[in-house]
Amino acid sequence: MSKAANVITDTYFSVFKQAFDKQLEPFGKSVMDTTVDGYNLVESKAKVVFRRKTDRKENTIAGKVFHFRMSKGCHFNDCFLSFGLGASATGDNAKRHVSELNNNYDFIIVGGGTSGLTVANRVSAAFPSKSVLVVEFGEIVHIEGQFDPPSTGRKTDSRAPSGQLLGGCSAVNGQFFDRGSKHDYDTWTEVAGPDFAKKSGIKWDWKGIYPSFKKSATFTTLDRAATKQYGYTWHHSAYSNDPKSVQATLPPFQWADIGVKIKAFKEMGLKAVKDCANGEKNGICWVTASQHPVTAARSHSGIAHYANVQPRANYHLLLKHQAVKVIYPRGVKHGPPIVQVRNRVDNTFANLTAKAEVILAAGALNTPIILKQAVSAKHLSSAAQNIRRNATFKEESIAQFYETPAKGPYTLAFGNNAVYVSLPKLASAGLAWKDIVSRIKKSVLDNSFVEYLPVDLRNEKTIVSGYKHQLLTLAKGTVRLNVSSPGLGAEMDLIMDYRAGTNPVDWDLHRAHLRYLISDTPTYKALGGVEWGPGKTIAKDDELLRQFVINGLSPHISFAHPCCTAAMLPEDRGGFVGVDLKVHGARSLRVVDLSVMPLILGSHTSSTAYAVGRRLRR
Ligand SMILES: Cc1cc2nc3c(=O)[nH]c(=O)nc-3n(C[C@H](O)[C@H](O)[C@H](O)COP(=O)(O)OP(=O)(O)OC[C@H]3O[C@@H](n4cnc5c(N)ncnc54)[C@H](O)[C@@H]3O)c2cc1C
Repeated sequence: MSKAANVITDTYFSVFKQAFDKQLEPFGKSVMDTTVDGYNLVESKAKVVFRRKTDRKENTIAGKVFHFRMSKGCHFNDCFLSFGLGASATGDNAKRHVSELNNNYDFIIVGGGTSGLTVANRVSAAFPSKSVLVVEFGEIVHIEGQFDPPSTGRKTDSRAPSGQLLGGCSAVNGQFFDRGSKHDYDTWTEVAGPDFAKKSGIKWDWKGIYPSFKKSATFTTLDRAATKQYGYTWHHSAYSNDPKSVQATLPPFQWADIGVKIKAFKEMGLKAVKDCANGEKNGICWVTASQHPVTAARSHSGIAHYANVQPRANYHLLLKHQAVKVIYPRGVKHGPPIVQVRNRVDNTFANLTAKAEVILAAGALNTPIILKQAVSAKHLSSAAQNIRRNATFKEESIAQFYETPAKGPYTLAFGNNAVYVSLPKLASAGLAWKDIVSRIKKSVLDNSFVEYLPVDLRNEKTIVSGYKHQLLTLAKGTVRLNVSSPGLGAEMDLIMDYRAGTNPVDWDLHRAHLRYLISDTPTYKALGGVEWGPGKTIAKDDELLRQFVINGLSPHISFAHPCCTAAMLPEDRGGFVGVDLKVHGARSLRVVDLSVMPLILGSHTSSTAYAVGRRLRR
């Protein structure tokens, strides 16, 4: 077979065939070489007909429905994903109607996303005699994520974008796979107070959570030329070595200006850090992407924690069903609760029974909705242009992506370089950071911080107490429930108020950050760099710069990383779950997703969602 963009390569064909054969085994079928449906790909004795992107037909093998997505050429992981998931979906383990389920399950997990599938994989592997059901709102599909070819950048203008499909947000996100710094996780423990974790011995500080990070992703880098060319560095010890796990890698491609940027940041006094994945991330880092090291295809929870581990007899999946609420018919002390689900196709409702436990993993915006009926949840709170412009370049880039191994700009996902700058470092740009810290402290001492909360929450003791303890690090928003809505989990159930900029310190920090970034460096000067904004007059004037920042930011649109809506904090600090992730006061109900973070991180969040998923203890 040729290496043209439309064609799967010889190397992969054999791997691909093995994977297909494995999936076809239960049906007594096997895959053979030939041409199918206009693409020079594969055919099978069982007549596997791949679907073109424009031709969304369902295909059947031995009477079972298979779902395929075949964009130009067969991208190995994409085919594998579609096929693997499709085959599993039609086997015994993925269901689309409650009539296909067991009478009950030991564990019911609500939400087949980043954390939820991690938990399902772990629990079903650790306890083969216990049954696990995942209830997922969406389908098994491949939706083009933000940086999947042939997409060219951000696509969503939703106020709260999220992935509602198997794999959750990990199946659509920007693949920027960084972790927080050790300080981020250490503050989780600090904000909860010294007594919170005492009895359980479960530690959520960096030392406690780091082993879960290590085990949750496998790092591979193949392209030695790129390593040399860009000076990639990493710590292998920060990752595991499990080919079925979530894959992290560094791409073979960087835009030409990367070296210039790094040089300029060094001139600004920042140091290169070998790998920011081990908690030390003060400086310039190469950040991995959550993608396959050879094909550069997205690696996500739906692949690592579902497709790669199926078939597994005790691990079932109910698709296209929305968990509406959890019900305690005899009160919250008598669990596990019943899970009420709605079939999204025929709009019928059913109750599902768990024998051991219900685990909510519907994400930081949806978990609170489900919790609403179970516990008193009144105040769940939270805090290449070129590709686009040049059609030829875009086409070439897509063709490169489908080479084996994958090459070119599309392997870069969201980019792989970041600088993490500490607040004291920002002081070098003229910000009196100590003033900021003392202003926050003062607002706590004189109680004026209460004004930054919504009016009706200012007398809620637990919320005020929680906010007080969080404030030394951050400002936070709220997610509340519209009690007059029907409670079907539609977006109208949520009243989101990001509270961004409510605390004036927010603007000061943004301003300092901007001032820091517009520092003149010899490297940029030598290149004759032209400043686009804000302009010298504005940059020099504190108040003008503050206005520039305010006008330029969108405090009403999240950056797609919501968290902290059912925080792991004591009840008297507005918390919802303990260090064992059990909901305070409710029996056999846990939350295992990013809702439980007590404080937002200085990083993207998917790696933490995987780590949280691995932290479940009996
Ligand atoms: C557009 C976008 C870009 C992002 N970019 C990055 C990035 O580059 N790097 C990074 O690290 N992070 C990124 N993130 C954030 C990161 O992916 C998420 O924070 C993380 O994956 C969330 O994990 P989770 O398990 O908490 O929730 P999710 O992964 O969202 O899982 C929740 C699951 O529950 C399902 N569900 C919801 N409600 C119900 C219900 N009622 N019943 C049944 N099922 C339900 C959903 O369909 C979903 O599958 C991005 C997110 C988005 C949306």
